[in-house]
Amino acid sequence: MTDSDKLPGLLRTLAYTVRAAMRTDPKVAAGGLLLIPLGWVSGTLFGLWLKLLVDAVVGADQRGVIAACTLMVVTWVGGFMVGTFGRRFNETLQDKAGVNLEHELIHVAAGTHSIQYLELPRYVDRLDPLRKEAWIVHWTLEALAETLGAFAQAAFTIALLVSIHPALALLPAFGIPALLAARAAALREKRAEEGTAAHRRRQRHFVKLGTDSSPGKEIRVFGLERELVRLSRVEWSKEHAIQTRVAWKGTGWQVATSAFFAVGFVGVLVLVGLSVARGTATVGDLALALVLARTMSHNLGMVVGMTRWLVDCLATGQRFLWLVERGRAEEPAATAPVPARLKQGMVLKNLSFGYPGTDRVILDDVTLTLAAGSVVALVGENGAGKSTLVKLLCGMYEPTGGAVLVDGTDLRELDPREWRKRCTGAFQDHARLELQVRDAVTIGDLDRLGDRDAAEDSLAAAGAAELASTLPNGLDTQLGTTWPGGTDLSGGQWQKVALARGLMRDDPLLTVLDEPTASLDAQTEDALFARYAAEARRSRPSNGVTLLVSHRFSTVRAADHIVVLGHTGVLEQGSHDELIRRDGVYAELYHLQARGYR
Ligand SMILES: Nc1ncnc2c1ncn2[C@@H]1O[C@H](COP(=O)(O)OP(=O)(O)OP(=O)(O)O)[C@@H](O)[C@H]1O
Repeated sequence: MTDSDKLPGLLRTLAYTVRAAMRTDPKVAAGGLLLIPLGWVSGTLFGLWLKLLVDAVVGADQRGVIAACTLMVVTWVGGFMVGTFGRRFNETLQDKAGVNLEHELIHVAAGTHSIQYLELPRYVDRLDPLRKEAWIVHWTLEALAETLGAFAQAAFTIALLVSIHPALALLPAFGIPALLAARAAALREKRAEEGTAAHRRRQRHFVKLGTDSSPGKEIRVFGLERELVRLSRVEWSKEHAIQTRVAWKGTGWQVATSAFFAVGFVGVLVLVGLSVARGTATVGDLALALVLARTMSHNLGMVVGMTRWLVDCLATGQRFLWLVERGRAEEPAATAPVPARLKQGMVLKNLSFGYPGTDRVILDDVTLTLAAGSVVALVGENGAGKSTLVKLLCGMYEPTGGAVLVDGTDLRELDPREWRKRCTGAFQDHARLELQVRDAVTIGDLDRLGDRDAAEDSLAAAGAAELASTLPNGLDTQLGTTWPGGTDLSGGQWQKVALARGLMRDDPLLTVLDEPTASLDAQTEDALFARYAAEARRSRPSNGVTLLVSHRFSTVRAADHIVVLGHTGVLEQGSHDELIRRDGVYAELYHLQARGYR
């Protein structure tokens, strides 16, 4: 585990969460923190009023009886009111803080410059539970208020016990093992949850495969429903075995520590009983000691329960804060300005790369020039590293060796946000944004979000000029069948929407088209790419680079420069004619595909 993988401490997480709640609504947060503990303490006052009542009854003091009863009613109503108002405050706070935290989660998960938090298993396992449990974090303040209340009640109870007999101060010591056991159990459970996250994700993946429409055809053709159930059960069993073991261990400790407390409880009764018999304590004291010792067991149970709840909330908060801090650590220190226009282009200089946490070298000492204003095609067998190269060019990962230079400046020195603003593209695993068609397209250039003309132009440029007219509400059609009036698109149509989105930015320095046309037929892809190439060569002010990744050689031949990537490095590069003349790998694959089309 590296330093950056370490979770922040519990206290730091608590401070962060309290600050976040205070920022959300300081009055409501402070109200909850104050009133809930008051509600708790009022419960213990009952024991005191009971002692007064018993002593007044034994001493035949009528005014004392009425006073004690009045105090009981006032404490009861008052305690109920402050507790209820405090909880109401907390519920209001949870609503507001919950949505804020979820927004912060989107902000940090989608805003970190590196994409590793969404791709690398050890980070995905940490992020995955957070996606479903971000709301637990906003319970922290309520858990803190309840924990403070439980502690305040326990402290008040101890003070009253000491007032009867100083030795009774020892009673809580019998409860300390239970507290420690609860804390350890909560941490063990969280660790187990993190340790089993991969099994849980896989189990849910199999359920999703069995219930989603897109894999539905293959599942039926291959008759996979029993196999999916089996695979899901295997993963569930692994997760369940670990979690059950941890839960039973916690239960064992809980029983043992409760028995230890029972010994202390009996000791209180013996001590105060003997004092009453000797005449050094009153019957009221015995009644009070009985009530307090009983509430003490309940109090400590509550202190244990509430502490556990708080630690539980904080354990989720730790992951949340870890992600926030990772996001902050990635805040760009780089400030070199992004050029308005490329003069030389982009150069990969002795670039090497392996994914963090893995030993495999994906790119090894690659040197390559993507000239300004040129259209470069990248071809190579599956897994050669084409998409990896695209991610490096977009600054989503940093090279492990060498550099990506933009007009001679290391990409790491450029502000990544400014660099991304000048990149655009479409990807093989494009997002199916379930918005209205025009928004799904124009979101590619936020300054023109919703602009109908821009949406029409981009769709036309992506070869989908007719798409809107085939949809029930034209450009206003809601995409996605799970929404009211929503429509689904074919795979090729979704791809064209993604392409149109990628064509929204007017003057990018880098356009990456990473197999965005895999669902389209060869002629459509050829026509589209010819259009991009013409567009890119049209003397754009930015003089940007266009990089096309494709497996179709008929398409890539239109590029100015073709790079054939093999495992870890460049095998060949040059124009189509040069590579054909060389009669190497490219020529062989090109002729092979050309024969296939004949
Ligand atoms: N996030 C990741 N973590 C670890 N390894 C990865 C990750 N993404 C890709 N790889 C590995 O890097 C290698 C190159 O993958 P990449 O997606 O760049 O290949 P590609 O040339 O684009 O392949 P294809 O033509 O099939 O799309 C593959 O072996 C893949 O397993």
